[in-house]
Amino acid sequence: MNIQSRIIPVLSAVLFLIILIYPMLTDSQYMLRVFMAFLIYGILAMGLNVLVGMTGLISLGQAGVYALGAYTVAVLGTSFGLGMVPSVMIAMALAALLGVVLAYPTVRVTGVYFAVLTIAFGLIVQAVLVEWRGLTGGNLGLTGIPAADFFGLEFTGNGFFYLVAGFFIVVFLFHHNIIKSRYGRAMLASGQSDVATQCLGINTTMIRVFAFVVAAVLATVAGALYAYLNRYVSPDVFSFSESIKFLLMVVLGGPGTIFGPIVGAGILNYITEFIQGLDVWQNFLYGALLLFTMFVLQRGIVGTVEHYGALWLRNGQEDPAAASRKPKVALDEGLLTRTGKGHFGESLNLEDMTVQFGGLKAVDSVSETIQRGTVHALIGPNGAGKSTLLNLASGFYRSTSGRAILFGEEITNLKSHTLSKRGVARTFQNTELFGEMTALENVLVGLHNQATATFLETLLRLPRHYRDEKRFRETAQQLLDYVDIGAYAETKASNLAFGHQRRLEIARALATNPALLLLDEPAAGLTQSEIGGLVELIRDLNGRGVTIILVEHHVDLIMDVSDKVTVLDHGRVIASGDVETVRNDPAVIEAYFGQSRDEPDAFDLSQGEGEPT
Ligand SMILES: Nc1ncnc2c1ncn2[C@@H]1O[C@H](COP(=O)(O)OP(=O)(O)OP(=O)(O)O)[C@@H](O)[C@H]1O
Repeated sequence: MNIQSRIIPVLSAVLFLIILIYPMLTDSQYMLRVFMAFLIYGILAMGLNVLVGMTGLISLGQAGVYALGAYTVAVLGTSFGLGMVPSVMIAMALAALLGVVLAYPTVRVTGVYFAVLTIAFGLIVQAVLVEWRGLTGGNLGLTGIPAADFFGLEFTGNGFFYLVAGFFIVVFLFHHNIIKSRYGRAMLASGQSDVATQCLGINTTMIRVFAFVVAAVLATVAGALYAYLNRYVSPDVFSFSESIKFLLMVVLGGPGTIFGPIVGAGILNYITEFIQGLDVWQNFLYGALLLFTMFVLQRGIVGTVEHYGALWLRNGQEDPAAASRKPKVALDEGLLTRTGKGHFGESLNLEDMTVQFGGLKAVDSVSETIQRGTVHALIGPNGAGKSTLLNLASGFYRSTSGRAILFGEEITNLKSHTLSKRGVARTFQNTELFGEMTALENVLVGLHNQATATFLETLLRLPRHYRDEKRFRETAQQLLDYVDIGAYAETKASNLAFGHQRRLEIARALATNPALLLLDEPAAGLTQSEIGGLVELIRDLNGRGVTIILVEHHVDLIMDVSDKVTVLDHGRVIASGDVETVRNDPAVIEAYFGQSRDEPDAFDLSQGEGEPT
């Protein structure tokens, strides 16, 4: 148990205690209302944190969803006499539906485009609130919203306070249990490298839709509680600047942290109360705070405290470099169970595959068979189509024509997250690590699909969730030990040395229990001794039966480990066979030296070594 997981329960208990005794601490109805507003904002901010803090998608239209909750219960209460339970349930269902309909096409566009789309949504909602007078009361809004009730039993005074507090505590636990779970890790990973997350068998579109829906549903709950608190709703409360305020709660408090959105909601709630009536200055303050956070406090308040706290705690601990000189740990036999050990036959079969980009055939009618349990090198001059073939085999590119068969089953044009489940794993030419996550967490993301606990079991923290997590951590540590970077388990991936980053990518790929491992230039950027270590690692993996496709320029490495070499040139296979056959093949010599013997990045077959580019 690390220090963070010890502090969180203590702070949570203190927070719950403060909330529960708050009505006893003040006589002022006004202060009680302000505190309830804080709890309501907290609910919304925790939802937004799942979207913004975890997946990195910036929403600037959350006031629109907040309005949906408020107006749904207002309309259902005033026009149809519906009580709180059905009204809130209808509002949540509407938000979930809207979330899915809106999110599915939009979450594929990330970054600024997504933010612009959410701004548009918020503006449209506000326009509808003003213009659809018959339903919403237009600029005047809706008054006379009935009190919150539980099937006729009304919540007034402290009763309503404890209703809001109850919602807050349930949402807090939900928020915590999502963030501190494999789903939270998957969200965090998808925000840092979409392609790598997909390669680990995670459908990033679904993960983002899920985060969007969580944010929408919780904003709706907050909106509904706001309507019951105020008993009156009007469009000016759901303006664009309100959306900025909500976003600010998350980024100022600490995106992706447990307490960040609550701290942010508290600060913004009390500041807003403090400077009420100073309309222009309110927006000025939001803008200034946003700039301050972006430039000075990028991790937000809680994130910054956590960061420096972790640095301080790490001071004086064992030097990872010294620790890494511990003897290498053998990999548990039970970990790589889908390999070809003891099996023979074909692993991957490409039949007449072509990939065309406009007029360019990057892969041109390639037919090749990768035998089980072998290391199959793919070489060729720059631009020959090696990476394209790898992207094809791992589901990132679609073929223009041809078929791909994996272990006897057709996999043509399956997406990468599906291919991962079928046993295909890969590393990247330019490493695609989750830089802000630790080495251990990177590998844990790779274990995502090996969980036995269902979503509900994870949410309710049933025993199976804990068993999974314990097993995951042991396996992840073992994989890190296996690739010799076990001492760096708690180091942020972006802080690892380059050679260690390459090894971490391999450990993460192994976490998916692959049968076929695609290594895209694993030796690029490594020193000679690191390449020696890589040769050992590839041999060991191969000895365990993992089939490996290796795209490489380093001849030494290829010669040392390959059973078969396929040479590509201009997208076509020009030679295929064992190393000796290929190196003496006239077409290969022509491809490498025919164009220009001085080509600096030519694959130097005659020297038996050389590192291009
Ligand atoms: N997404 C793409 N869109 C358009 N053209 C592409 C795309 N991906 C690759 N290509 C082109 O396809 C050809 C093959 O590229 P590819 O990256 O597969 O070569 P490579 O053999 O891996 O080269 P290198 O050794 O330099 O990585 C190149 O001409 C490249 O410009």
